[in-house]
Amino acid sequence: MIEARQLTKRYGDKTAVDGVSFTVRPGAVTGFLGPNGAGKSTTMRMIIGLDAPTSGTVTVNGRPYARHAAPLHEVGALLEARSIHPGRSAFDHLMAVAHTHGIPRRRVSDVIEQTGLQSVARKRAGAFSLGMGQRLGIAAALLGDPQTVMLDEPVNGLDPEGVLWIRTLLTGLAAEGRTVFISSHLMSEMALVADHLIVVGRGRVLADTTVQELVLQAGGDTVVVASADPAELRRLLAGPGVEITGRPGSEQLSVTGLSAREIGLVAATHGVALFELTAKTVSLEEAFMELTRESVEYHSATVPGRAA
Ligand SMILES: Nc1ncnc2c1ncn2[C@@H]1O[C@H](COP(=O)(O)OP(=O)(O)OP(=O)(O)O)[C@@H](O)[C@H]1O
Repeated sequence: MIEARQLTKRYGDKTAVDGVSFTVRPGAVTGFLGPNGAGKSTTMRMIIGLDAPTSGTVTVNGRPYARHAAPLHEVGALLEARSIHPGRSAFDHLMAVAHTHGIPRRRVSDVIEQTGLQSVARKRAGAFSLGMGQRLGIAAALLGDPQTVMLDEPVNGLDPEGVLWIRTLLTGLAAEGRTVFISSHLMSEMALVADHLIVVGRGRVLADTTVQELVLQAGGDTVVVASADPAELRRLLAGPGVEITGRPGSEQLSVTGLSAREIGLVAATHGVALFELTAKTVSLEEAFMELTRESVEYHSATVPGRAA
């Protein structure tokens, strides 16, 4: 369990993390999303004590990271800046980490197997591909058999087989009851793997919700329906939990709270002809863009010929 309370980090007059509060619970994969510069890495660094908060607190399993007697058993983390001696083999790197943290030698073989590094374990880490380096970072994070696993952009550099592997790994760790906290810019991947999402923008929490809720809030359950008699259809569809909007004089209505199937059946039962019946699907990517539009720090230049 990770608990942040009013967590704030300032660098000079730049507020990287601005009064953030959230709880990352065990037994689930929680995705940490936000545009570039939103404060994700800074938050993750504070979680494992690599940066000190300007104010506020963050605890792991009830205590600040540094106050744990064996922190690698509490949190296994992969952050962007890795410090692996390029001349050392993966095996030697993991042995060195295990040795300095009192972790038994057999864990090294366990994590090498778990991360699929067997065939390259004796090779120099400096010669590793991005994907292999990523696997080695994850192996080091898992070495202490931690209750909480925190990975910054774990999918970076992985090929499709690697992406599938990490998906299975993360959901497996959560199923074992561990706390899994991962940041990523790959929305399609997050939609597949995350049970819960924390979205930040300009150092603040914008959403703390499930993938489904976020998509729903972005209009993911809207059905567009056009008919010859929109006023009559509006009357027929009205009910608890149903919201209907439409421009005066337009044949088209936007309906939330009913499925396309339900609307089609009501219209057919009452002999109202429909010209259009479209369930509007919103991807997590679209929901994310909508939510963070105001918070994007680094906008791309407008593509010529396209509206901004
Ligand atoms: N050591 C530092 N000194 C000054 N400013 C910093 C420092 N570290 C981060 N920042 C600033 O704090 C803000 C948050 O940065 P952070 O790296 O946490 O964002 P992020 O969400 O991880 O971004 P990305 O998705 O690009 O990795 C940015 O504006 C960044 O420039």
